[in-house]
Amino acid sequence: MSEVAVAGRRPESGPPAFRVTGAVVAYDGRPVLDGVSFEVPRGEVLAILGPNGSGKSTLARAMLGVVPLLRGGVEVHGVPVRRFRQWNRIGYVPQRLTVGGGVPATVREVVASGQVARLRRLRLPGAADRAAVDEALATVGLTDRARDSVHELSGGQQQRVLIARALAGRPDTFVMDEPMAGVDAASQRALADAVGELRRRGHTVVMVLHELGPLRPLIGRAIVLGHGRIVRDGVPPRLSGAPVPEDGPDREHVHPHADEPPLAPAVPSLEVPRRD
Ligand SMILES: Nc1ncnc2c1ncn2[C@@H]1O[C@H](COP(=O)(O)OP(=O)(O)OP(=O)(O)O)[C@@H](O)[C@H]1O
Repeated sequence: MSEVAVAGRRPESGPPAFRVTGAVVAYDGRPVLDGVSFEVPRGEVLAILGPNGSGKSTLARAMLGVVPLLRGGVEVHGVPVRRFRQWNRIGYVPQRLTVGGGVPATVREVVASGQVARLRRLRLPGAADRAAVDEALATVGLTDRARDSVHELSGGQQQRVLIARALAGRPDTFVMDEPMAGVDAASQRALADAVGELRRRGHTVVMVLHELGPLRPLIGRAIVLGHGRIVRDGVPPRLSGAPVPEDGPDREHVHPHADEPPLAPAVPSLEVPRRD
């Protein structure tokens, strides 16, 4: 049976999940994205690659409307991002967990916080919501850590918590900002399994990556950024046999993030439910 039949829908139907047109973003007058245009059809698993500082994270955030465009536009599922309201369809996985040091949140609580967009109508979580949290925990292999504090987990496990949090809202479109950065081998496998499951379900997944690594077989298309522009767009280079561009990323290395700038204030922050 084909994946499409399993998923019960046609990934290519309807407007693209994202349409980015001539996007220009500048920080302090310095262009970081310099006229970027592309579409992400529904059901595509897309990697955004490029060297440090090439604008990958900025592009991911611009696609969610949390970084303002100087010029150009972004549409999400056919709607200009400023007018887009179906945020429960979008699962955003930031670069790292930003729970304050003193907040004693359990893994389960953080994962359940991913349902905030769904539960806005002042109703308490029901059995289906709890089941979605269970399923999300199982998908990333953290069922047995559900009651632990997130602060006890390794960086890789915390990354899995972030993915589970995005899954818990049952979105159909994911934007993940370097989900593999600094992640141990076991967590990398768990994350790759989770992305494989999203792909089987026909979901759209956009991932900022430094290297394809274990995700390589799942990536249908890779966009390579260089100096704020798209320098390559196609199937991942080593699968197609195409030459790697000179100014493309160094795929064998995961670069450190020590000098990373602070997140823009508009980036959605993690809401952690209080523990009684
Ligand atoms: N909020 C900000 N304010 C000012 N400059 C920023 C901001 N965010 C990013 N930059 C700068 O914009 C450029 C692109 O950053 P961005 O994080 O988008 O690149 P990246 O390709 O994701 O890099 P990395 O691989 O290091 O994460 C960098 O020079 C960065 O220092």
